[in-house]
Amino acid sequence: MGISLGPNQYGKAEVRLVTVRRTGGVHHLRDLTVSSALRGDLSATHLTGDNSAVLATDTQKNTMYAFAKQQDVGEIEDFALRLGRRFVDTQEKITGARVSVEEQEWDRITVDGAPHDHSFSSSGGERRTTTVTVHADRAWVVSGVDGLVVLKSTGSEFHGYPKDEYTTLVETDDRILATAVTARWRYEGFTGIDWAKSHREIRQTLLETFATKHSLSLQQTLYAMGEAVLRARPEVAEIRFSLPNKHHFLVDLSPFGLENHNEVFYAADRPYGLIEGTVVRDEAEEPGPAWTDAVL
Ligand SMILES: O=c1[nH]c(=O)c2[nH]c(=O)[nH]c2[nH]1
Repeated sequence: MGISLGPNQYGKAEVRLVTVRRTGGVHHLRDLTVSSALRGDLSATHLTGDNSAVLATDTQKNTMYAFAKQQDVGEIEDFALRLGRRFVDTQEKITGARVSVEEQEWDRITVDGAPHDHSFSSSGGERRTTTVTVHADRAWVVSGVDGLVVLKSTGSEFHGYPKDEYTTLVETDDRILATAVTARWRYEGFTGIDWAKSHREIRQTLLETFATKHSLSLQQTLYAMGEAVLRARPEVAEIRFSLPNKHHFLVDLSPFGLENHNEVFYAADRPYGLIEGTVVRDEAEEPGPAWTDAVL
């Protein structure tokens, strides 16, 4: 009975690559997910474990990050072609490379009508929500937003936290801060509220505060967003947040002789910090049963 190796390929899938380019104070963000798959004479590794033709998938990933630093990413087609050619041209046994790139688009957050220099939002999975609780004599309304994705490429620091024998996190005075805002706000005295307008303006307050508040922690940003909503919206008694800290780690390009001045990041999807909190107006009524079904 003859047995042989059929078609095969290998590569690194879904490399999360975020770049920030600066022109003056204006930041330009690119958010790519890159996958490679190489083909060629790879029978040796499958049959005997001889890896002499196997460009490690880790190297493929590093090449993506290094190329993103060395030259402007440009169009995703050009970036993919540069990578594909690199793998085929430098590896004798590799005869074909397939490189796929998905780009996540970001829009600039508008602050006072003008596009912000370094704060972005990403439409897509965002949802507007409401949960109402109705009793015979009154009702409660809790509305909100899910999946409002925002990112600022500067204006965020994190330091001053306790260091113990398990601490490896490096303090930073300039990092990417990104989250997907889940917010729920409870209305009070809500006769005559224009729900759509209220939602639109609360959303805008959340965006503007995220953009303009210089952040020393996501917790501080959470409170600032809640405070801004309560100050601007008398109809809101309380607002609750669940904010995943979508970590963007600086890629260490020093093994390749390259510096990384907050230009090339690895966007991790998990684990993530999860920052949750409530901001309440002091004189607000008791929420009663309002939150029972409004799980954050
Ligand atoms: O804004 C932050 N808050 C934290 O509590 C925290 N913890 C951490 O590791 N990074 C951060 N960032």
